[in-house]
Amino acid sequence: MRLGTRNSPLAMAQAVETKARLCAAHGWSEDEVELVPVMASGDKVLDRPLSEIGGKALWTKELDAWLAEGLIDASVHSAKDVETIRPDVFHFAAFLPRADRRDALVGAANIAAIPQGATVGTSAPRRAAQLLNLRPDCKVVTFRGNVATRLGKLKAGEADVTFLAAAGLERLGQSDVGNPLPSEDWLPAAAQGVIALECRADDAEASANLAAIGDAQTAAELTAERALLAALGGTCHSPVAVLCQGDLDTLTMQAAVFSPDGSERVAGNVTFAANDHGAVAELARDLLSRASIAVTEHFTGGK
Ligand SMILES: NCc1[nH]cc(CCC(=O)O)c1CC(=O)O
Repeated sequence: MRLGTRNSPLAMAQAVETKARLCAAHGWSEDEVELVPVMASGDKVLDRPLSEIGGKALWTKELDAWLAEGLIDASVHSAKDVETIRPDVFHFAAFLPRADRRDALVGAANIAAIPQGATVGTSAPRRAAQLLNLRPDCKVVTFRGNVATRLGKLKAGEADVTFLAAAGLERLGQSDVGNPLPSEDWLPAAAQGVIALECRADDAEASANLAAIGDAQTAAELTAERALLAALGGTCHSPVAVLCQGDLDTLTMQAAVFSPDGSERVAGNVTFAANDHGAVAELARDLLSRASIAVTEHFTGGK
């Protein structure tokens, strides 16, 4: 089986984990799974925020082309980076068991401990808005690049603190870096900590092989979180934070939308039957109905 992956160290770690799970589940030898690194357009331009580069599908475009053409049998994605609406020709065959979904704060013990007026490096609208909502005294500077690049910028003094996904640090063997933020104070991104495996919708063999390593609880949470993004009409550039947890029958979702400058935060939560996303769509409508134009202009679901 040929697994396509981005070539960043984090993406490669995710692909190696996927390969190990496939080999264990099917009794395959190492050489029965080939990792195929593919350079993504999002990895080429590093000096501007993604929202400015503007193009959609920055992380998936090249992998999608390789998958559609049959050069690979499956794509390994950080689920967080996959657009809400996917081409019909692809199929999410599995989501691996979710890793730590929290953001880790690097450079301070917690949000309250960030020094007054500190500079915060991030290019994620959700992280910037959520931080400014709690700490309007802070200043946000654009921070892009892979995990090592961002930690290097922090060390070089380009910012006082930054955020990184705990899952990413864990997968790179760097869980000693940073302090995970508790969900009472800070909500993560939709799909954070989840590895998504996609194949061609008409490839029954790849689909079955991948499904064997999928996790049902992760799939339930992830599809609900993506349903919220779809109902809001948000993208990965929209300031939205969401946390969904529970069991296979009942899930609880906490969600918040922000104005980019953090001055406005609209939050809500809902408990619902895991297979019924009607309540999620209702939560999305409720959040947008309570938000001002400064928030709703970043979502199409309100219109
Ligand atoms: N936007 C980049 C990205 N996409 C997924 C992860 C982390 C791994 C994950 O969420 O599974 C990261 C790095 C980060 O946010 O620090």
